[in-house]
Amino acid sequence: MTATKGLEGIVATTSSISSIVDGVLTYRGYDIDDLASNACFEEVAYLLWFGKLPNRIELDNLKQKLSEYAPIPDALISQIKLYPKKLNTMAALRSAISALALYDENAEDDSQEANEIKAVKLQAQLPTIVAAIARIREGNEPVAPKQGVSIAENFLYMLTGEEPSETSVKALDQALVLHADHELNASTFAARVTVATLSDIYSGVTSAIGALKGPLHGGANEAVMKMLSEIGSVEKLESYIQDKLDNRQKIMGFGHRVYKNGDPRAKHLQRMSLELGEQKGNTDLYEMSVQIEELITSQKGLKPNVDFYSASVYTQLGIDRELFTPIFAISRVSGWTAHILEQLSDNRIIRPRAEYTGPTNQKYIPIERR
Ligand SMILES: CC(=O)SCCNC(=O)CCNC(=O)[C@H](O)C(C)(C)COP(=O)(O)OP(=O)(O)OC[C@H]1O[C@@H](n2cnc3c(N)ncnc32)[C@H](O)[C@@H]1OP(=O)(O)O
Ligand SMILES: O=C([O-])CC(=O)C(=O)O
Repeated sequence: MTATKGLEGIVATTSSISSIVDGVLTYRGYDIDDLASNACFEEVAYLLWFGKLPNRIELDNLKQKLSEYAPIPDALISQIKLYPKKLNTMAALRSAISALALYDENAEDDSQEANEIKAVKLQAQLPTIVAAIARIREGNEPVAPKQGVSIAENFLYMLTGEEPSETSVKALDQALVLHADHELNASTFAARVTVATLSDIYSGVTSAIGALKGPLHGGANEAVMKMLSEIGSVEKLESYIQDKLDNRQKIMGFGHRVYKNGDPRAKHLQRMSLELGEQKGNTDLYEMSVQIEELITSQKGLKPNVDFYSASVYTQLGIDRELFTPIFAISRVSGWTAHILEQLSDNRIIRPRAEYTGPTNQKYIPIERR
């Protein structure tokens, strides 16, 4: 038995949800470029869950359900109020989603029908929970979700209590489309491993949130913004990056296990970053990001991944850095739950082997002789 570090190149399951072939990302066979230009996030969620684009009635029904399910239990809001004010928002989200299961009387119903409803509920409630965590940690009361608006609009509204601009809603909606699913990434794998034991969907999503939190995965978008803030201005950029490279430190938002010639989502986020900067009359963050990209690409041959330009996009939408990875989760919960449903539709426990590298032929020594 020989281990492959990080399971690189190992094909661990079949899936008909999303694919990456020759650098092209598709959801259910639709190119991400096509979806990013034309589809709204709710259509994409439907596509991931049910395998086809919804017609008008199906989309309206889904939107209605998402609105209906968006409020969260008062008891959960009371719990979130007990969290320390200084918290990691992904840790808070992980705890809150785990707790959400306690208030769902169907949490342990493992029928496909119940799980499909729970997928839609999780999609509806996760943004409400993130917005509640964000407001409560700042000492504010949560804002109740609005009925009849998109997830992107509702989330921005719940963060501030004010109507977001059309431009902001469109930008966030596109970002949600771009982040919705990504084949067998680490958090999706974690979700599938968890439910493959026939544990429940909330446990699967809780595992996934834990995996997404790490800076080598979804947490990289926050790390990118931290880096941009530390750099501060274009003049300091080159020495900052050079110093990191000389010390063999990773530059967050670059590199990818699967894409070696660039992440197809990054160009959309780059364009959005420029457009939002131009609209605000300040393209500093965009210019800094482009210069970092030039340096890293020329010196290391690494290209930006989805997390790189999303940092400047979210900042220009007025969103705090600590909410970047939770926003990733708001989108990716669609993919996680689609994968959970797929895993359970033809389940086998996921249990690989380990190549043993420890000592052998040891003999027990009584404790007084050690
Ligand atoms: C949504 C997402 O999850 S997208 C990924 C988000 N994560 C990041 O942006 C974090 C930064 N990037 C990375 O850490 C990696 O590129 C990963 C985690 C994305 C992929 O990891 P792996 O496929 O295991 O690649 P690995 O880390 O082995 O990198 C291969 C080589 O490129 C280097 N490298 C990879 N990424 C970077 C980076 N961002 N900065 C500097 N060097 C890098 C590694 O040091 C390694 O060099 P070596 O062979 O000289 O040791
Ligand atoms: O696929 C991966 O390894 C990480 C990634 O880009 C994602 O989850 O969107």
